Amino acid sequence: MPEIIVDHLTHTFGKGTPDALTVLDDINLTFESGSFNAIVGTSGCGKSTLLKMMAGLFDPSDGRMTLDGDVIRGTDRRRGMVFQQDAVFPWMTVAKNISYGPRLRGAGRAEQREIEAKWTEMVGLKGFEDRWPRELSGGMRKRVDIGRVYANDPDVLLMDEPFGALDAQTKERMQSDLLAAWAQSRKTVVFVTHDLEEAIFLADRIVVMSARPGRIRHIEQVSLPRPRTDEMRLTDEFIQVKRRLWEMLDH
Ligand SMILES: Nc1ncnc2c1ncn2[C@@H]1O[C@H](COP(=O)(O)OP(=O)(O)OP(=O)(O)O)[C@@H](O)[C@H]1O
Repeated sequence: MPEIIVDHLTHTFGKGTPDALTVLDDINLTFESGSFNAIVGTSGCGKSTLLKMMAGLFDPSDGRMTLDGDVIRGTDRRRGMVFQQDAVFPWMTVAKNISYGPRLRGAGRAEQREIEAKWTEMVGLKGFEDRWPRELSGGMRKRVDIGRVYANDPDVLLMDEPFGALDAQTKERMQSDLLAAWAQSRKTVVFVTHDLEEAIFLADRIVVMSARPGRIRHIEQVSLPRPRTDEMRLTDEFIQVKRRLWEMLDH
């Protein structure tokens, strides 16, 4: 099963140079298969760096990460990443954006159609299959991004503040829709955000990082039942968790 283990990971940008900057220091974590994990921490504590290394965009200077026991090295379709900025191709329709990965892998037309139909529906874009990205709102483009990553059927979904640029209402809707899609697929998710409410609403487990160099300060188990509903955001339990986490962050 797709379990990620981060084992004594330390990362120094420019290691061995006068400008060396250690951003992550001895990180040890296990992300269990099928779990929804969030990473929070103040700006610059190394959240994105950790996630990018999980994606295989670059290697840690010390320590290692494994997915099901295999050392993570380089990008791989088992690990899909969604960034804050849109990564949609403006010259492809919604459907073609979504089936881009399978098409690259040589999927036949029938399989592409099936994947397009499934994922446009799952991400709430049914009826928009033939639209161009320029005709979509920011939230809809984000849905295309997520659909495209899901269409590759990764084991692990790595999300770096994917909803950071959206307005509050759209963000809440996107969070609920993401949970609905996740409930069906149960992929292992690692979701980076600086928004505590977002982390609590989405995750089973929240990793709180301290800054400079980034270390694990605390791991919070979120016991809110699933499916999560918007009303839960107003419960005492939710607010207590938010206060506890807020007090832990470096302000
Ligand atoms: N390629 C790089 N070369 C040198 N330093 C880098 C590089 N990428 C990031 N850094 C530095 O590493 C530190 C951590 O950056 P990172 O983007 O991982 O933080 P973050 O916690 O995701 O922050 P934010 O919430 O603001 O996105 C910062 O001080 C940043 O300037």
